[in-house]
Amino acid sequence: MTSFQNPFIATLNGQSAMRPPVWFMRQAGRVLPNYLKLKANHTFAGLLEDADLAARVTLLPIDDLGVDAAILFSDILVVPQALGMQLDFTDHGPVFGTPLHRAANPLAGLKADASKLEHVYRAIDRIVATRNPNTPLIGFCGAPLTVFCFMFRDNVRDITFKHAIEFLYKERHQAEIILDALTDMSIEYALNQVKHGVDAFQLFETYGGLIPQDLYVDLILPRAARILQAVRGAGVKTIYLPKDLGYGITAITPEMTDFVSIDWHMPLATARQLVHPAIGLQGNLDPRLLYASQPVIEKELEKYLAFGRIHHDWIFNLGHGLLPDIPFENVKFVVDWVKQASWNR
Ligand SMILES: O=C(O)CCc1c2[nH]c(c1CC(=O)O)Cc1[nH]c(c(CC(=O)O)c1CCC(=O)O)Cc1[nH]c(c(CC(=O)O)c1CCC(=O)O)Cc1[nH]c(c(CCC(=O)O)c1CC(=O)O)C2
Repeated sequence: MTSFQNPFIATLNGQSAMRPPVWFMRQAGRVLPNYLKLKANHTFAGLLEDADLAARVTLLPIDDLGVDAAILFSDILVVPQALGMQLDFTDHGPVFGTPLHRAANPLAGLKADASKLEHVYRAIDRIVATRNPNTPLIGFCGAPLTVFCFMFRDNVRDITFKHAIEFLYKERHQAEIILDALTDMSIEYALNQVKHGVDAFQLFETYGGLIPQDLYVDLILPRAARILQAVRGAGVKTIYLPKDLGYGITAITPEMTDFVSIDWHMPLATARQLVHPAIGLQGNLDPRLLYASQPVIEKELEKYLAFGRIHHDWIFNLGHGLLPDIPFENVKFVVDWVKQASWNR
């Protein structure tokens, strides 16, 4: 494994760095002028499937923003593709050919084909071969509830995921079989990412707030933990993003993950009181603050100084991903601020 002189890796490993590390979800796509130029000539699927291009896009934020880590340029929906579902990334969002509630037999339609993920591994090989050696690479996949929800979606504007949640309540046994298939494929996928050289791994449960917390904790958390534990067992640190899980974050144990990523609803200091002390935190700036002027942004950033001075097991990030129309200059401003602020450690 590569040895890094990097605050992201130091912090993940429980060593004190002089400042918090900084990276952003959705840092490669969406706001970078150099990405938008590439996007003018390529489709999203075209970028993902070409290992050279995927590697270039993954590494763009290192040069253009100066962040401390790169995250693989891919998507959480490649796992349903590897379970045999046909998927198009359209201009309006990802669309499945036959969402599961419309399949005559949802279970029979799922046939694992792990070769559909080979392009991701080729991209990782290319990133590892071309990066500056001090650039850690974060691998990722979607967590079981979020990916399950997308597999049932037939309208890109439906953020209630009606069909998936209905199926979960009406067909609990079948839903569990699908969740298990997803979990197994995610473990295989995550372990292959590790084999090809990712240095950290984030599990995205973007829609963790769609169901009651106790149902999440009973039905989903053990499956998310299986994925995270497989990665940790292979020697790679994990970050778990259980977005909108609220007080449910108290159910996460140090056996499940190394870090938890906090959304913007709860102050970071409150999250610190709720999450087990042996688990590090990531987050939690509201991405929409980045629409404001830089003096307004700076005032909010200053509120993190007291927290960051004391808590060295904290990765600076947003509460969720960058949005497409956030000004690039403001994103760069945040990175520069985190790197130059007086953390007094
Ligand atoms: O249709 C939808 O409801 C949702 C979102 C959507 C997904 N893939 C998608 C889209 C369309 C879009 O982003 O415009 C399709 C998708 N995935 C991605 C992009 C690139 C971009 O945002 O400009 C795009 C847009 C493609 C295009 O240009 O048309 C890339 C992607 N997805 C993801 C990641 C990992 C990360 O976030 O850092 C990354 C790579 C990192 C990066 O761009 O810097 C993960 C992902 N994809 C997805 C989700 C679920 C939830 C969500 O974003 O609301 C999540 C998890 C999450 O971000 O919390 C699903």
